Amino acid sequence: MSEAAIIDGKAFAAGLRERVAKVAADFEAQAGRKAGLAVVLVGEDPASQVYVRNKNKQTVACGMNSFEHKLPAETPEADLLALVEKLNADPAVDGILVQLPLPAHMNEQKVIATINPDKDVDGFHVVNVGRLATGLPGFVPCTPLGCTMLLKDRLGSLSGLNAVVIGRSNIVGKPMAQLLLRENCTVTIAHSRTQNLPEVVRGADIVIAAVGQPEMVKQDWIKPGATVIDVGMNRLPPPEGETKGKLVGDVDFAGASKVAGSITPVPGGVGPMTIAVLLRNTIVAAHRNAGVTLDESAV
Ligand SMILES: Nc1nc2c(c(=O)[nH]1)N[C@@H](CN(C=O)c1ccc(C(=O)N[C@@H](CCC(=O)O)C(=O)O)cc1)CN2
Repeated sequence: MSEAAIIDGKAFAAGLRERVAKVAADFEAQAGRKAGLAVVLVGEDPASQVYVRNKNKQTVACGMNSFEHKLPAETPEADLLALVEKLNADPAVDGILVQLPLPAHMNEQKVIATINPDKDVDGFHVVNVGRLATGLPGFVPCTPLGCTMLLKDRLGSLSGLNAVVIGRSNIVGKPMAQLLLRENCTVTIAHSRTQNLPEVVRGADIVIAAVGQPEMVKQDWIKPGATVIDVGMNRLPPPEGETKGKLVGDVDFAGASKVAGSITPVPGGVGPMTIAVLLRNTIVAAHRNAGVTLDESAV
């Protein structure tokens, strides 16, 4: 049996950023200003600090303005809400992203609900959730939209394929299922109470693993030739004498690669798509906010 083809998310993301940069330059010429993304970080979570730094660097590299707001972990929720309101009213800001997770004393839903849905480039606001569910134009969460782009690039049409999404989070599992439905897949959402999960997954032409359990999906769960998208990012405990553990996904990559037709690695698969799609959503938001025409399907 031949090994699965590797879906190179890092390379695809680089191509998407190039397309965004071209569209951002055209936008600046037409609108007479740069598109702008505001990113808010509350606290000092080390992983979040890295993601926010990368968002800032990649936004600027694409020719857009990046407005970074860093607040101490103990900031009162009301202050964060006031900042979001200020960004809602700022015409230089096309997209607003509040980095998650927030400190425990803050209500994430309340914060997201304060963002203007037309600047909600994360696609987390209930208005955008509703738009996705009803087929209206809005913003779609970056990670699942990135997975869909990788799938369509690999498979072309997804119509009629059986897709199993393992995980039902608001950020990945549920929007992922909606996007696959939009592509005319037959979609199953599996979760911790699903019975006979291996058997359910064995029926899938497309497997999306977004469950947060290191290497849970095993070789014998995969239908031969299936396309496997691993959204998991789990840091294993460091080996003795070392400080950093290995980063693994939710799929046993070595095993699944022996059976799957194609598979995303971790790192270098879905992860890099998250920020590239954020930049894509931001340039789309800028066009909509400024009333400048854009063929959104081309970016
Ligand atoms: N407001 C948001 N918060 C969070 C989101 C989000 O989409 N919006 N997603 C994640 C974190 N995230 C971006 O914010 C993110 C995660 C992972 C990657 C990535 O490129 N991962 C690399 C590996 C990185 C490593 O070595 O640690 C990969 O998979 O190759 C980018 C962005 C939670 N919060």
